[in-house]
Amino acid sequence: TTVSVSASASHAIPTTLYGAMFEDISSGDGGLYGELLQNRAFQQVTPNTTAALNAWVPVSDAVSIDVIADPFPLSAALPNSLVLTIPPGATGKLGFANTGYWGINLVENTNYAASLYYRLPASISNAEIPVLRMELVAEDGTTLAAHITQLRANATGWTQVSAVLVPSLTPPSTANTLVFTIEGGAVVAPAGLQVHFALLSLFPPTFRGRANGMRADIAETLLEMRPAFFRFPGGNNLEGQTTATRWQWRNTVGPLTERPGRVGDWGYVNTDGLGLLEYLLWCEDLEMEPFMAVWDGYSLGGTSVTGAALDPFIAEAIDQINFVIGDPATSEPAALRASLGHPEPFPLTFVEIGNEDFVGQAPGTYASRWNSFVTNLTATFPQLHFMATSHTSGPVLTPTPQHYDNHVYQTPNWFATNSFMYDSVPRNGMTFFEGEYAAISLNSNNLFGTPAQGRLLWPTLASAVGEAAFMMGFERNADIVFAASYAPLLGHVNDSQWTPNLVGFDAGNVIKSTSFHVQKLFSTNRGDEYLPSSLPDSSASGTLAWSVTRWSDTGELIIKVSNSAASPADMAFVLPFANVSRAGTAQVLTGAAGTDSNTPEMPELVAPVTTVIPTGAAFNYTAPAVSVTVITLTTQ
Ligand SMILES: O=S(=O)(O)O[C@H]1C[C@H](O)[C@@H](O)[C@@H]1CO
Repeated sequence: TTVSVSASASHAIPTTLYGAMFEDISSGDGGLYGELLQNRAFQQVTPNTTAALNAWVPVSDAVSIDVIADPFPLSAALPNSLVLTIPPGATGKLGFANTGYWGINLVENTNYAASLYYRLPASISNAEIPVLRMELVAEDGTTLAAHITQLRANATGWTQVSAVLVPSLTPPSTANTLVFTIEGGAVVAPAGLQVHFALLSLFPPTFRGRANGMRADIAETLLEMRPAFFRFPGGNNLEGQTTATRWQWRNTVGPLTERPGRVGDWGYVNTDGLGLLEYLLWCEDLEMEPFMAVWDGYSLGGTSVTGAALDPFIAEAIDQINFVIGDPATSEPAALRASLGHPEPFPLTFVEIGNEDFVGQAPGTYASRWNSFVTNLTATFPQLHFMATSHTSGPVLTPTPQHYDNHVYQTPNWFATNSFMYDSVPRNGMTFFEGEYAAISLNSNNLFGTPAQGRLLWPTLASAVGEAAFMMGFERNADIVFAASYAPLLGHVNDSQWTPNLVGFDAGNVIKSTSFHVQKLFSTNRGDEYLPSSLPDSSASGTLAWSVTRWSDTGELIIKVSNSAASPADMAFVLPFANVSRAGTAQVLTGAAGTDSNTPEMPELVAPVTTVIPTGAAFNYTAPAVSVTVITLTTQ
């Protein structure tokens, strides 16, 4: 296959082309968000049930623990507490432990910030003041770190205890616990003792040391991709099953004692410790543009709010946007932002109206809801761009959307043979965000089924190669495709609501998938202008796709190639430049079989290999079977 490249660019490659889509889908709590204790504040649980004690276990047969609706709650937002009941005369270590999110990763000589609130139902005599011990304990019972606190005899009001725990050694597994105990025996009140506990937390060092921040290893992995934007808070998890359980920005900002948490859309409680300000600071740290969604009246249970009933939610969206970009002098949400330490507005251009309003009953009311939101939001924020989430094929929306967020989940082969999807889209001013795409199944007749029905647990090499071919289409059509992101971004290996995910993780490991490597290769070798070249075979039998871009300032050329065939592809490149470097760099992602995946057992089975290849004004390159290659060379 000969590829002749044009010397003049046809269009720019937008800086926003490659980014990340995020929602809490076993990805925020227990993942990107740094909190190590699961169910830390007993949010949104039914008191006096076993489920309310999720991730909490007693550490002595003598004691009992129970989650109650506290008569004197820590806060209105956090009404529940854990009551430790120690019977008279009990001896030994008496208390309870948290088992984390399928473990707690601990590293020696590292500072772990523990914190809790306690209160005594009644004062006790000074002779009986119990000692509270907090310990990091390994699977075999070894104490890795300990801190003791004298409880105050008259602490009938909520009292916070904070401590830094430093493990003396790195335990052999992540099956570690944080243990809270009170020494039994003489010091325990003769009549026994009850202690109430609330908002118990353990944080490792966070990414960039941010308070209430992100888990560093996951954050560093996402930084590697250099995503240009970050879409949040969803995805389905924006929507709620009902209006009442929608994502509400105000419940996700301010002190953790003021965040009630919510029953998320993926079957578990979101602490909302990862909230709007944390998302925005995260965008700031990774130099990503926020692509922020506002709730638009539709809930996944099928209800729509329309007409005048929508007004309070439009006001809520205006407040949410003002929290991001408003002037503290004139806007209460902006003043709240300033009071939380960020007086300057955050950059914001794109606001998404809802999520996937092409499912269920949403399309029937989206035209009206879109009109209500966009009419009002445009009046208040004329500089913002709004993205529609219904299908471009309908319903007809007014005002006409400037942007649509398209989603596609398909088979690896579908992606390998649909890289021309945007070539035939009319150029009428409308531009597109390919906000969710991924090869998720080998079964085109049941894409969203179970692994037994063809669903992929992990991205495969064939997934990544197919997705790369599809992404060539983004670059060739970057005059109308301004952003794209794989979805979902993250998934907990021990508890995922969705597979495959771009990055898998468990308590102690991060697994970079084959598709992650493609996202990283494209995002870190983007170029800023597209050079037309001979077109790949756009037919269903096409197995070779490529894209040529350039950095206009340096003249550096980037040639991306995807070969989904089971045999190598001989290529000849013809470049119309005088001083093409005689040697270029080739980063090649390939493997033994298209079915290869990176898994917890073999996290680096498939990884890019960088080599130097001969290049020049005309050079040959053989793309290995089932491979993605990024060639970079200079032209001046
Ligand atoms: O069940 S789906 O609608 O396919 O869920 C998908 C689409 C939705 O936007 C996102 O939250 C989710 C996984 O990325």
